[in-house]
Amino acid sequence: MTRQLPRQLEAYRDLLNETELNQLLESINQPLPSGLRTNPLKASVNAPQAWQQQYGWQLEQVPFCQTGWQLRNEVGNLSRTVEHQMGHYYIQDAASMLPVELFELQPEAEPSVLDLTAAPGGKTTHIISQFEDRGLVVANDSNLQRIAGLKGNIQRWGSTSAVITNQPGERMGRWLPEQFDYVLLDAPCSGEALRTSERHTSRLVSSHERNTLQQRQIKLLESALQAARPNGHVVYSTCSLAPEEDEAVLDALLKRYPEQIQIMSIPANVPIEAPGLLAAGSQNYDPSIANALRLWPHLYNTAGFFAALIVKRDQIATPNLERPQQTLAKAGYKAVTNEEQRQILDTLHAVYGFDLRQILTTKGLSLWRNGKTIQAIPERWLSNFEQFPFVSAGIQVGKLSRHGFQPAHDLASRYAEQFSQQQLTISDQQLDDWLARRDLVIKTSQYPNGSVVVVRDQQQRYLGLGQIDGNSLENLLPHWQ
Ligand SMILES: C[S@@+](CC[C@H](N)C(=O)[O-])C[C@H]1O[C@@H](n2cnc3c(N)ncnc32)[C@H](O)[C@@H]1O
Repeated sequence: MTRQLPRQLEAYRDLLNETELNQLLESINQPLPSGLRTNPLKASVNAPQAWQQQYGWQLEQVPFCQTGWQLRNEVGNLSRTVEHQMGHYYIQDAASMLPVELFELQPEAEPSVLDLTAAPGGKTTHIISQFEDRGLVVANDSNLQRIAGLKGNIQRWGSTSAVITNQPGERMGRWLPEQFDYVLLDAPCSGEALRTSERHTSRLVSSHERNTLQQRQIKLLESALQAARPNGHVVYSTCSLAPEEDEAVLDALLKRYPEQIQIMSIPANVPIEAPGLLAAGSQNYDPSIANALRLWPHLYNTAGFFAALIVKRDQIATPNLERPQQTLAKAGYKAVTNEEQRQILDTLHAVYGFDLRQILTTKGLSLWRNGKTIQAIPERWLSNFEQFPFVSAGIQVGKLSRHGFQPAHDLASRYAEQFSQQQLTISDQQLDDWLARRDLVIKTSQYPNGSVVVVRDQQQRYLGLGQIDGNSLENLLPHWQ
């Protein structure tokens, strides 16, 4: 007699043997362990050990992600720590750490990377780590409401190499053909991850919705392939295990471009066994799809996930589509003058002990002014993607007004160790108020009124910038904190 399965699992009955089906059933009722991924731009390799001691976390490394950790104990809200607010880690389910691990950085490379559907930026922050914040990362999303979250997460991560665009992903490949060494398509999907969590609730997906999603996924993947350079790598991923959104999408593109694309076997740094399906229902798929990763929830104690690494062997004929254009001047930017640049570099050096000049040179950034805001923008973006509209680019450096130059939290947070002067230490009792963005009462005669200081706690952790105003320390933490 056929046994009764939860309705959302019915479609999976024939894809697994009896033992696997039992394991799956058992796993989906287990609570999903919390996960976090550390930020190598800010956190040292020993940071997870220190957090274990400080916060009582029991951390276990994710087998396919060196910077990824799962919690073995229940510890409540992971976002309430200093380190989270300062961008030392990103809270992420372990399964979502899989796709970016499929990209391998060549030594000395300065890659150009496109994250086609990026918001809220979980995978973009991972890309930035994986590529050591080198080269250029274009993070795109068509949904303007979700762009604010993406921007906040990239700022918190401290990246200098990221540019955010707000465009329909389907067109990016025709607007920017063969421009990128790596392209991630973490596609919009039904979210049928089988194991429910706060973010993924279980629901039934109609065949009409599934079909609409599949058509969009195919169009987006075609665009991702167009945007990749010959020999470029494209990762396709979803947080759904429905074969229609996974293997079937790859199969459609393999049929369209049999000579130009190939599904690659998984790199050695991802030591997991989770092959893609060769058939589902009446559909047979291309045999190379076995190289994809179908992460069933019971395999590694994660939510369900799917990812495949595709190499673009050869050019794809791409119809020309005229790009949207916006000059920097129209977007409100003008290059800083030599005098302004000197003032910014000198203040950072003399007051904070920080050498911005060297960072501009090594990272290929130039300074631009938008009103009072000074932004360091990747020159590579300006030269290769001239006049392509963007939401934000590079890193905020500070504000310049007739009162002088004031550094930005984004810069000070990213390079906190190098901001070696103009420090103020607050007490442990003041910490919660400060992190809640409240001003503090302080007694110090160390700095003149109006000074902007680097605030640290008793453990010397960077906590943001503050401005001295009599007996008050004005809290300059940005509102996205
Ligand atoms: C699965 S989510 C991406 C999650 C993200 N990669 C992360 O790790 O944080 C899919 C995203 O695709 C975006 N999206 C949906 N349709 C799109 C389209 N046609 N072009 C670009 N982005 C699209 C959605 O707004 C959503 O943010």
